[in-house]
Amino acid sequence: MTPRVDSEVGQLRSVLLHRPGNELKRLTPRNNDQLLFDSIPWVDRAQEEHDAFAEVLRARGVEVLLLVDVLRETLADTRAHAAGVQAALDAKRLGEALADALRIHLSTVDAATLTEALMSGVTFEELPELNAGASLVRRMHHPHDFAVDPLPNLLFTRDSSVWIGDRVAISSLAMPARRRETALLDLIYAYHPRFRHAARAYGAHSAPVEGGDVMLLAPGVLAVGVGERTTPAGAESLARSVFADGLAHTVLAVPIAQTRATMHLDTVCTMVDRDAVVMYPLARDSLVAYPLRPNDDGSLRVDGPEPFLQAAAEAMGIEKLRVIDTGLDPVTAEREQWDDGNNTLALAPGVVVGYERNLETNARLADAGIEVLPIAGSELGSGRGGPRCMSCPIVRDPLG
Ligand SMILES: NC(=[NH2+])NCCC[C@H](N)C(=O)O
Repeated sequence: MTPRVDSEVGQLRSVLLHRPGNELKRLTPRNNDQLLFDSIPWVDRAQEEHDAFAEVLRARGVEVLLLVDVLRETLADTRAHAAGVQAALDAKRLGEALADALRIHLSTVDAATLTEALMSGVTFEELPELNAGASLVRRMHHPHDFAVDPLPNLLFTRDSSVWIGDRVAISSLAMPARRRETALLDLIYAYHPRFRHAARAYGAHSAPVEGGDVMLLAPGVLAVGVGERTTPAGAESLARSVFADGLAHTVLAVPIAQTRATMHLDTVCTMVDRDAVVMYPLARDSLVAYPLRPNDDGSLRVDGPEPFLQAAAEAMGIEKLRVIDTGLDPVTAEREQWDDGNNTLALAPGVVVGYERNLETNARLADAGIEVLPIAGSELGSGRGGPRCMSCPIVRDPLG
């Protein structure tokens, strides 16, 4: 199956997920805010919930790739292994001597051990006896401080890379807690046998764009949320890149409130059918879009702002984008938005996975003829992400 995704809702064939692992065990009440979790997840239960999520996808014929396997297979390549070691080291934190010693040590470990170190991090206490001589850094750090940071947000594979047509864009993630994810995805797409021939769109070293903000409304039409994570410069360079590669004719830049509850566009709106979105009611009338299109001479044309729904329908060439809003009562709507009610993953047109707890949202989707496959997410959701955030589609059938 050659990677290719040109819509949000075409039959899903292959997807990259991350089964949460020991990196979640690093979360404490002292570091959870900085690591972008709202509480301390019960890890075993989160894994059970995630296994059930993966099973729902497999039962619908979707191939599920797990990040831990893909990364381990990647690191079996010696060049990838060396680059992986490099990606673990922060010489500014460790000092040259300790960084060098850790480099020498990690160079000798096998791919599975390096995978674990890269995902779960390493505390000073866990550092093996390294031949670094006397280390002030080691003496002065608390044993529980991280020598290599853990990456609990790997769970949200949506954000770190995104397929647009037959190209992959590796995100440049905005928050310090997630920056190192970029390096891991970069390695996977450079060295994994399945992906190393994939063409790239946009660059990991450009201005921030996160996958949760990127929505393939229809072939050739992208919406890009601009807010807490994706910057105006990020949206602009993504647009230039997809125009240059002929992957899109219109990019809608959509400002979203810069708050925790709406960190990505997909927290307020996801597609559930080829012409329908589920949307937070407050966003329905307030979202606007700046349509970007290429001029004949290759320069960028910026229009708007216009109401989002109108701009989207026009770019998609349909009369109207149907909106299923998540409940009329503002308190319920706000609660279910927070619990990722708007963050559904489409497996096919009109078939979506959603968190079971969002009863009203799911009932409204069902009323509108959408099949909702409910999953438990009490623990998974503690990082503020739903089924769309937790999945990076790699192959979808074209919309016939
Ligand atoms: N596509 C999404 N909405 N992703 C949610 C990411 C949540 C994650 N804790 C973060 O703050 O980065």
